[in-house]
Parts: sequence; structure tokens; C-alpha cells
Amino acid sequence: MKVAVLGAAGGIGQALSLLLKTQLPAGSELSLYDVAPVVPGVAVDLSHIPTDVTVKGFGKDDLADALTACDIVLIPAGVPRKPGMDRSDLFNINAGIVKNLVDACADNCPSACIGIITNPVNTTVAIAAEALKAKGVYDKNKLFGVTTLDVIRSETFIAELKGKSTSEIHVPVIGGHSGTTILPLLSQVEGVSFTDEEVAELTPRIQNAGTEVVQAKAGGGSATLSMGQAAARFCLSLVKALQGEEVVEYTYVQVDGSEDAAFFAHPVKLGKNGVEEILPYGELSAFEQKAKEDMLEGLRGDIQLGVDFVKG
Ligand SMILES: NC(=O)c1ccc[n+]([C@@H]2O[C@H](COP(=O)([O-])OP(=O)(O)OC[C@H]3O[C@@H](n4cnc5c(N)ncnc54)[C@H](O)[C@@H]3O)[C@@H](O)[C@H]2O)c1
Ligand SMILES: O=C(O)C[C@H](O)C(=O)O
Repeated sequence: MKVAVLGAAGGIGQALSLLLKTQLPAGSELSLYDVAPVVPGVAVDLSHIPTDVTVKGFGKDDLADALTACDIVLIPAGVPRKPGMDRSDLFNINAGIVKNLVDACADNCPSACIGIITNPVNTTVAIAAEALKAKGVYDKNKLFGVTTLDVIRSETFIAELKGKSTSEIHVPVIGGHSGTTILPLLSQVEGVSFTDEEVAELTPRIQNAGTEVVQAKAGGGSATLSMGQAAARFCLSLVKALQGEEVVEYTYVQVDGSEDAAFFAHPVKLGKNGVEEILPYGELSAFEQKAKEDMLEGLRGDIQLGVDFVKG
């Protein structure tokens, strides 16, 4: 299994690469690419950890080599938020970065699964889809917006609130990845129940958790360590699936014929070819149904922005 991390010298990239170096199956290759000149050093540093995963660093001009024969490409390249910014404020810089990197994926590893981490995810995934379509290599089963951070945050907050072990708590999170488009389905969490007041407090806490980190880092960026963990969890599930195990993860994918939006985070059965089946997200409570209806227009607009960026 060959996995590339594009943006590997950044806050997420380094945490993610460390977790992959220590947790990918023996025999895997890790390909680290960044425009920052420190990236070969990150690779050398990681290469001294005794695991059976080989690591290679690739600088600015070596993107094609970094991508050749990759099975999975994870993209956290781009700028993060500062206090007072929304994720959509990152569009002007990150849209072009994602487009260029995905173009290179199309040219060098057209059958790879691609996980987009760069914000605004609601829009950058649509950009990636259009870029791949323009190159004639789009496979909707192999493009993912990584929304796992919303899931692990929800699990942590609920376990804390209810005095449970995090291992007992599983939380469906559907929709997109910004503000109210992040929709945790608290009515479906097994083994715990919530009062209306708890739902009304916990839902916005989960939706604003990214901003909580941005404010706490006070201008030093956004979530990197928890995101590294989230992306590693998603990637390791994808590796298992590509190797023949059936795994379900919540992720932001193209959903044909959906009344919600063209891209929407669902429970997704992953398999040897990426998405095996997009599973229904089940019945919503009245609170969740209203929250979903209220955010759909915004999410559709975010997606359209990405389509227009590539199509003009
Ligand atoms: N999906 C999520 O849940 C989630 C969570 C946290 C952060 N993010 C997003 O991830 C992105 C990265 O965050 P970070 O904290 O790691 O930022 P960072 O600034 O620490 O790292 C970004 C890295 O990308 C590199 N980079 C910039 N342009 C590049 C290019 N063209 N090719 C390759 N590398 C390039 C930079 O050199 C840097 O090393 C941000 O857009 C952030 O908003 C998403
Ligand atoms: O909030 C951000 O800007 C980063 C990320 O999307 C997060 O949810 O932490």
C-alpha cells in the first residue's frame, strides 16, 4: 500500500505522517510532499522510527514522483484559519492549491483514492471532483472529504458528558464540514439519552469545535493533532477496505439522486474499490430534521462555488 500526504510538513501533515509511519501495515510506503523545504527532513526524521513502513520526502518540484503508483492520497496542504475567520475565508488561497494537487493526482495516480482535508472541505471536494472530471479520470467512489474529526470530537464530548468510555460511544455525523452544515445525530447515539437542553447545547458545541481550537491557539492555526488522529483513522480504515475488509466510516462523498446536496457526509461502506455502498443515515429527530433543512441551502451554495471555480 502506498500512501501520499500532500502538505506533509504542516501541522496536520506531520502529526498524520507520524501516525501512519507507526500504524500502516508492514510493507507500506509513505510518500511525503510539501512545498516547504523542511519536508525531506521530516521524512528523514520519521525514517528513524523502527517500523516496516518506508518513508520518502519529496520537495516542491517532485510532485509527480511523490504520487507515482499511490493507492491513497491525503491532502492537508493549504492555509488554516486565524481567529475571526470562517472556513470559507480560506477559499481564495486553498481552492487553487487543491486544484493543482488534484490535477497532479489525475496525471500520476489516476486510480488512487483521494481524501481531502484542506478547508473549506464543503467546496474543495467539489473542486477536486470537477478537476478530475476535466481530466477524464473522475471516479466518485474514490473521492472523500475527510469529516472524521467531527465524529471523534462528538464521541469525546458525549463520553465526557455522560461519564462513559469513548470506546462505547459512536456518533453519526452527517452533512458537511463547517458551522451548521455539521450535523451530529444525537438521537441515534446508542446507550445514552439526551434532554432537549443537552441537545440544544451539545449540537452547537460540536459544530463550533473547530473555532474553539482556533481561538485557543490564538493566531497559531487550527486543529492539527486531533485532525492528524482523525485523518489517520480514516486512512487506516480505507487501507483495510482496499485490502478486502468491509469498514464503515462517515465521510463526505458524492451522493447521486440525493434530495440533500450533491455531496453529503453519510455512513459509507468502504471496500476494495473505495465506496462500496452509501448507507442511509436513518430517521432524524424533529430537531435534526429542522437543522438539516436550515443548512441545506448554504451547503449547496458551498458546493456550487467549487464547481464554478473549475468550470468558470
Ligand atoms: N477537514 C478537517 O476536518 C480539517 C481539520 C483541521 C484543519 N483542516 C484544514 O487543513 C489545512 C491545513 O492545516 P494545517 O494546520 O496543517 O496548516 P499548516 O499551515 O500547518 O500546514 C499546511 C502545509 O501545507 C503546505 N502547502 C501549502 N501549499 C502547498 C502546495 N501547493 N503543495 C503542497 N503543500 C503545500 C505548507 O507548506 C504547509 O506545510 C487547512 O486548510 C485547514 O483549514 C481541515
Ligand atoms: O476549524 C477549522 O478551521 C479547522 C477544522 O476544519 C476543524 O474543524 O478544526
